[in-house]
Amino acid sequence: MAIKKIAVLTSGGDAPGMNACIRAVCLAAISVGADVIGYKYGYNGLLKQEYIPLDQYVVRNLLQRGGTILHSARCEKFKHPEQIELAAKHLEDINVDGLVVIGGDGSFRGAKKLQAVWDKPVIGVPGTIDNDITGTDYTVGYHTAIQTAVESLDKVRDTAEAFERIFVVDVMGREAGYIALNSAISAGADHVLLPETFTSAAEELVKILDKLDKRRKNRANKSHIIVITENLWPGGLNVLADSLQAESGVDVRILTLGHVQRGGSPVWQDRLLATKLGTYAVELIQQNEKGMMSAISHRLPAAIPLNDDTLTRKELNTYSMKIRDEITLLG
Ligand SMILES: Nc1ncnc2c1ncn2[C@@H]1O[C@H](COP(=O)(O)OP(=O)(O)O)[C@@H](O)[C@H]1O
Ligand SMILES: O=P(O)(O)OC[C@H]1O[C@](O)(COP(=O)(O)O)[C@@H](O)[C@@H]1O
Repeated sequence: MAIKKIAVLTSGGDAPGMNACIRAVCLAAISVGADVIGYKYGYNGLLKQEYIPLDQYVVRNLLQRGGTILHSARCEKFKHPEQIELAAKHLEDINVDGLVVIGGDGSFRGAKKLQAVWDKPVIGVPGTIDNDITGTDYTVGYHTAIQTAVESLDKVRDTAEAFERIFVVDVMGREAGYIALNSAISAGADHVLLPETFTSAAEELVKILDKLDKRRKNRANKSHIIVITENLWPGGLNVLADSLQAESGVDVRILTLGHVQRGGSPVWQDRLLATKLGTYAVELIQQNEKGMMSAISHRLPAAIPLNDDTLTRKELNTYSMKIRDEITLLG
């Protein structure tokens, strides 16, 4: 299909590599003779018809830049059907032939609804540090977030060992344990608490103390690093730290990594992924594919329908789970 104009936006939690993806969409569109515009502030820009033209000069040097030049935002209004109709009208008014939505599962829910009322392609590109989208091996931003978490855990290890302290390190992920699980394995943490397997504070505390006890008996250094997904411990991490300190008699410190995990220059894996998925999104628009995610599956680009299967949270990698249990016991 001959396409003349493509629009792109970034929505939901920003992720390193979103800029690289905007660049890829722009350059791929230009290469097939299309103009490109970028809506600002996620779906807000679409509702307010607020956009900027994109060309090869605007996207120059974006590959390595963190954040998103289009800004990201949440947009509650977009959940209302009449606002989604308005968005479709705005796209029609300026003759857009296809829209690329770079975002997470929430943004994809919006994209799916927009597709239902607009007859040109809406394509999602998975951009979230959480890596929680079914149908794609990875999401743009995830590798960089893991890298940041791992570097921080390595540093925490140094000070934890110096004082032989327990550290509880809180990482992002909303309700998904990908960042926690794989950063914990990659940094050789001693324990990891995940939303997918969490039972109750009482049971988890017993498991932590049990492992801590074994570790402190068997290891030369008595430090202990616990990685936990944000918002998981009932009552907050101070509650966990107080219980741990009271039960073990060991000094406990808490570190919340927070939004640093969303920033920084994307690592090469995210740059490459963003470039592939952005380019493939434009191909899908050319093929008049509608309501699809431009995904990566077994290292190849794949068109995955934005349906109820895709919009459920991706299960954790079973092999990572297996080695978490085996390796963190050995340590
Ligand atoms: N059910 C929905 N219907 C329409 N739009 C939605 C829906 N869920 C989310 N969105 C849109 O996507 C935006 C981003 O969603 P959110 O869940 O916050 O982030 P993410 O896309 O990173 O998961 C929301 O602010 C809203 O504009
Ligand atoms: O920046 P906010 O609004 O505090 O959101 C924090 C959330 O965004 C994330 O960083 C990314 O999540 P999404 O990509 O689903 O928006 C989560 O890990 C975290 O829970």
